[in-house]
Amino acid sequence: DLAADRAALVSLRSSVGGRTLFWNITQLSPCSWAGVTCEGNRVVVLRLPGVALSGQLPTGIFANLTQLHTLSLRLNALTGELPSDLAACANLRNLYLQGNLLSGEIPEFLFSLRDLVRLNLGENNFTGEISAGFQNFTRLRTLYLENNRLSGSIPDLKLEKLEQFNVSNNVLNGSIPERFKAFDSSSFLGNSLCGKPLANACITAENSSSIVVPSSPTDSGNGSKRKKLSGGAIAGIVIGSVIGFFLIVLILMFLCRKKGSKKSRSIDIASIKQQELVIPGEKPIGELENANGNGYSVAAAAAAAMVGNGKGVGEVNGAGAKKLVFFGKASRVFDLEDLLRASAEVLGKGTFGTAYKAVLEVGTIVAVKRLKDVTISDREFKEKIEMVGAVDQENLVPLRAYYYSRDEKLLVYDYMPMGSLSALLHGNKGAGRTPLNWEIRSGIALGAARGIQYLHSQGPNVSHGNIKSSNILLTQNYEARVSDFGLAHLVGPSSTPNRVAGYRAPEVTDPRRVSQKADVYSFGVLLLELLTGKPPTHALLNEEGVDLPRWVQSIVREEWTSEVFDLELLRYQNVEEEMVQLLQLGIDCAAQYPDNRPSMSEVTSRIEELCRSSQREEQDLQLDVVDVDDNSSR
Ligand SMILES: Nc1ncnc2c1ncn2[C@@H]1O[C@H](COP(=O)(O)OP(=O)(O)OP(=O)(O)O)[C@@H](O)[C@H]1O
Repeated sequence: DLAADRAALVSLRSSVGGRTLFWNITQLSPCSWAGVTCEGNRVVVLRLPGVALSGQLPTGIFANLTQLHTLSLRLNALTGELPSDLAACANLRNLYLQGNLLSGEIPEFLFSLRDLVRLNLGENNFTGEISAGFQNFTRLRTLYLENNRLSGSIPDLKLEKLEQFNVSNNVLNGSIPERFKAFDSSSFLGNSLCGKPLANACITAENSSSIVVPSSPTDSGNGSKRKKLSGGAIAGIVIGSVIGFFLIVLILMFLCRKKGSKKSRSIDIASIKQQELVIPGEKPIGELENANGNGYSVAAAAAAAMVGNGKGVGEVNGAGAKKLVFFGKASRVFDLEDLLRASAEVLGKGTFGTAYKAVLEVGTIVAVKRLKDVTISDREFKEKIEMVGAVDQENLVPLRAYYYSRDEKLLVYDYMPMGSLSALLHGNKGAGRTPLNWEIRSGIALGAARGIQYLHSQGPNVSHGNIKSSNILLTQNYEARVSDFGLAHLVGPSSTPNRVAGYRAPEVTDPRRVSQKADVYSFGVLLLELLTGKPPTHALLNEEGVDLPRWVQSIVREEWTSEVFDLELLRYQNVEEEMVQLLQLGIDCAAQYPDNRPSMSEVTSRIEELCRSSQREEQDLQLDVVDVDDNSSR
C-alpha cells in the first residue's frame, strides 16, 4: 500500500526493489508524491534518483506513461537492458539514467525519441558502438556517455544544438570528429582517441615522421611509435610562443591604458547626464493659459484635497500658489483643474508614499503618488525629479507631471491598467485568474530588462534602486513598464519598509546608494519570482515568502530543475529549455558577489536570444501540428 506521500517513498528506499515500485506507480495516482509531477492525471515528470531501485526495469510500465517529459532514475542499481516500451514516451525531453548498472547496447528504439534534449547514460555498463542513430536527436543539448564500455570510433554526428558532451572512460578509438573538437579534452580522456582537443595528434601519412605520439592506454607497451620532433618543428614552436607572449603583453597594455583614460573621463558623469536629461523651457502649468484665457491657480492643498487628508477641494486655491509642472510636449491632455475634480481611489502604500488612481472627468486616468519623508532641499528635489521626467523609453512608466510645495510632493504618472506583476503573480489565485503563459512571462522579463538597461545606460552611477515585482507595471497587452525609477534618491532611509528585503543585494547597506550591480541582483530575484510564481522574502504583507536565490539553487543542484517552475508553466514543454535558461540567468544575476553578476545589457541580450529561440520552437510546433493534420487527412 503505497501512501501518497514522500515519507512512504523514503521508507521504501531500502525495502522495495524497482519492479514493485514501478508496478504500483502505474496503478496508483502518484501525482502528489515528491518527484512526480502530473498534469491532469497524467505523469509528466518522474524523478526517483537515489532511491535504491534495483533489478531490471520490466517492460510495460512506460507504455502507460506516454506523457512523460522528464524521467530521472539516476543513482540507483538498475540492471539489464532498457525496456522497449520506453519508445512509447514520445514526449520525453530529459532522460537521466546515469549511475546504474544498465547493460547491453544502447537500443535502437531509443533513437525514436526524437525530442530528447538531455540524455545522460553515463556510469553504466553499456557496450557496443555509438550508433549513427544519435543523429536523430536534432534537439539534443546534452549527451553524456562517459564511464561505460562503448567501443569503436565516434561517428560524425551533426548535432547542431549540442552544448554538453562527454564520452570519457570508454574504449573508443580513432580520431575525434571535427564538430566535437570544440569540447574540452576532459570529455574524451580515458580512451584511445586522438586529435584535438587531446594533446596527442592523429598519425597521418604527412605527420607521422615528425610528431610525438604519446602511447595510449591500449598500446602502452609499444614504444616503437615514439618519434622525436624535427628541428624545424621545434624552431616553429619557439618562435610562435615568443610572438604569442608579446602579443598578449601588448593587448594587456592596451587594455590597461583604455581603462585608465575611461576613469579620468568618467568624473562627474552623473552631473553631465543631469544636464543632458533636463528639458529646457518647461513652463509650470500655472503660467499656461486655459481655453478661456484664465491662468490656473494652484496651491498646496490641491494635493490634500485629492488624497483625502481632510481638506476639501474648496480649500485648494489657497496661499502659496505653487505650480504643477508637466514634462514633455504631447502630454498636456489634462490640466490641474481636471485633476482636482478627479475621483481618487487608493492603489496602495509603498516605500515612497501612497499611490492613487485618479479618474478625470474627461475619462483620462492617471496614477498620482504622494511622497512622504522627502528629506532633500527644494533645489535638489527639482533637479532630480526633472531628470526623472525627462527619461523617455517605452519600457519605463513616464512621469507626466509633479507638484511641489513644502508640505506636499505629488508625482503624476500614466496609469497602467493591468496593475503590477506582483498582483498578477500573487493576487488572484482563484478561478478568474489570468493564466500567465510563457510568452507573457518571457515578454515581461524582456521589457523590464530593457527598461532597466536604459536607465543604466544613462551613466555608471544611474541605477533604479528599487526593482521588485510591484514596480513592474503592465499595459493592456501585458507589456512591462518599470516604475518608481529615480525615487530611491529622494526619500530618507527610515521610510523603507522591509518589503524590499527579498530583492535587496547582500552588499546594500544604504537604500539610497544602490549600484547597478545591486539592481541586477534585484532583477535576478524578480526573474526567479516570475518563473517560480513564489514571492521572495517579505515581498507580500502577511506572507513570509522564500529566500528565492537559495531555494532555487538548492533544487537545481539536486537536478530537480523542473520542480521549481510555476505549475502554470509546466504545460509549455516545448520551451522548457528556454525556461531553464531564464532560470539560470536569474541565478547568475542573483550571485552573491557583485562582480560575478552580468551587466544589464548582457542580461537583455540573453533574454532576447531565448525569446527568439522560443518563438522558433513555437513556429516548429505549429508546423508539426500542420504536418500531423496533413497526415491524418490523407
Ligand atoms: N502608474 C501606475 N499605474 C497603476 N498602478 C500603479 C501605478 N503606480 C503604482 N501603482 C500601484 O500602486 C500600488 C502602490 O504603488 P507604490 O509604487 O506606491 O508602492 P509599491 O510599488 O508597493 O512599493 P514602492 O514604493 O517600494 O515601489 C502598487 O500596487 C502599484 O502596483
